Amino acid sequence: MPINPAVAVGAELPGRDLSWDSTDVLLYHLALGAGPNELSYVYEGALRGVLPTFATVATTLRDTEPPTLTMPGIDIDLARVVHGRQELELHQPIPTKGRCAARSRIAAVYDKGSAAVIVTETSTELFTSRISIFVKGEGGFGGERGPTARVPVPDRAPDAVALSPTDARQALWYRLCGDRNPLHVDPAFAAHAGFPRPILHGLCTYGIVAKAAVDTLLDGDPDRMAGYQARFAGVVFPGETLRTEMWREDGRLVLRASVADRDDALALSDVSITLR
Ligand SMILES: CCCCCCC[C@@H](O)CC(=O)SCCNC(=O)CCNC(=O)[C@H](O)C(C)(C)COP(=O)(O)OP(=O)(O)OC[C@H]1O[C@@H](n2cnc3c(N)ncnc32)[C@H](O)[C@@H]1OP(=O)(O)O
Repeated sequence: MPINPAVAVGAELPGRDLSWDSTDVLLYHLALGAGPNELSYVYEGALRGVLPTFATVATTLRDTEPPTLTMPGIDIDLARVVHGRQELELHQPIPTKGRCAARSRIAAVYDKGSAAVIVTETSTELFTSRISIFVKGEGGFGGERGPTARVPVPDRAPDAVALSPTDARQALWYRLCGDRNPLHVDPAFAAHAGFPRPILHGLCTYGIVAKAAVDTLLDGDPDRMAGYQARFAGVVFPGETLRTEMWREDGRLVLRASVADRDDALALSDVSITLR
């Protein structure tokens, strides 16, 4: 069986020693589409901080091989998975240059009927990251269905809306931050996985939406983010424009992101950013 929850759940994954410097941070900001008029993202002399979603690439920065889903109790073809949800808890602002140790484990395996969801958790002194991988066709093993983390948007017009155009080359840049999944570059692999063409990394969309919130409602100060969760509700193709709607609530922002040039097809749902 490709997933054996009895072996998988709780299993420790190899630890990693992470290190990064301003080159990695600037490359990450560029990979989210930061441009020449945004010196606080692209110039070390003007940086106001590191977008905390950098945590999602800090663990894989130097990877040059595609990610694998071969872990204790799990052996799955990469073509069958998409990133389903992402959660970050930010214990401290991320420094421009840093070093820390990361420990990872398989936190849960859920049975969604037609699909399985595998949750891995990575902890460091700076952040905790939870990745949910959605595995098509691997449900039905009699496991727990797991929680449904819903974040409803308020029943009123958004307090702010931002448009973020992506570039046709966005995924080609983003993959250099350590996710070399061919799904994002190779048309043949994308077709094999059931997509008409390569799709954008979910974590690229996740970072773009965080940047939109920081720029629009947080005065450009990335260190105000204390936590961030989102569900990847639909695919984004490189070159499309994201529309991020934002609502202020007590101690947090609630967001929703859609593809403006594809009838506002939902891209990120159940999104919240908790604030310091
Ligand atoms: C370890 C390292 C590994 C690295 C892996 C590789 C990482 C990257 O390279 C890969 C990527 O970046 S992929 C790009 C980003 N992701 C996407 O584009 C996915 C977009 N979403 C979809 O296609 C569908 O929503 C889809 C397909 C996700 C779900 O749609 P449906 O099948 O229609 O599901 P639905 O009927 O709505 O729901 C069934 C049950 O599943 C739960 N669920 C739905 N979407 C979920 C999601 N995104 N994440 C987690 N759970 C999800 C539903 O809640 C439901 O369960 P329940 O009834 O218990 O609530």
